[in-house]
Amino acid sequence: MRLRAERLGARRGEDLLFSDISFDLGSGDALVLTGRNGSGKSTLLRVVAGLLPAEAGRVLWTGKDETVRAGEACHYLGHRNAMKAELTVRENLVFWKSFLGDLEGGAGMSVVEAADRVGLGGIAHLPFGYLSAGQQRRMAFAKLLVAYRPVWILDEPTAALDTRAEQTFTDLIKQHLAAGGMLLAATHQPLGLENARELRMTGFSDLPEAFLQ
Ligand SMILES: Nc1ncnc2c1ncn2[C@@H]1O[C@H](COP(=O)(O)OP(=O)(O)OP(=O)(O)O)[C@@H](O)[C@H]1O
Repeated sequence: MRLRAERLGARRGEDLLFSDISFDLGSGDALVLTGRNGSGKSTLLRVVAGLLPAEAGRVLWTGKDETVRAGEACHYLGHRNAMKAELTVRENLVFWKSFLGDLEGGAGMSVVEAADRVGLGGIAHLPFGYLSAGQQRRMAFAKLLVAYRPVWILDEPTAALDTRAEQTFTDLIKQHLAAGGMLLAATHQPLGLENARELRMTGFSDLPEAFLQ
């Protein structure tokens, strides 16, 4: 699997947020987006995940012999956790596991194992809405484990997490990369990945007017 972004540009409202961004991710690669608030990190992630249209350029997802749709190739974890508050942890994960399914070539974990891996095994019977902010984030991460996707696109994945949970997430990301997966993440906190590349988003708002024309 390869993920290639070619000369991407995106606009929100009237503003051009970035242009000419290219990168190429293959097996085991990690790219971390950094930059100040509002520089366009979330926007870039959403464009790559196919959730927002690009103003310019294109994103190519290539499987063994063919193009794959973004929704089949990646997990996208945004600021929100995409879980139903009134369903239990287990019910939410069972839903996502059957809804997403596995991309060919890999297999997601069982719901029980995924809940255990993020430290929620003991409270899988509780409604999602009862969990603390950090527990909810852990649970959102368990969603990545129950269905196989080679590319993980994560927006501020460690927000609201304690140090131990941060370490758990880092370990899970490292295992994903070691197994040939890929990571594209936006973060203000270091993720503790030794071999990650960094793409620093600067935005255009600090540039003189002449640069924008
Ligand atoms: N729907 C929208 N219409 C107009 N402008 C928008 C819209 N959504 C986002 N923006 C603007 O786009 C810019 C980039 O937002 P984005 O969320 O991509 O930044 P970010 O780098 O992820 O920021 P942060 O570090 O705060 O998460 C911001 O200035 C934001 O106000």
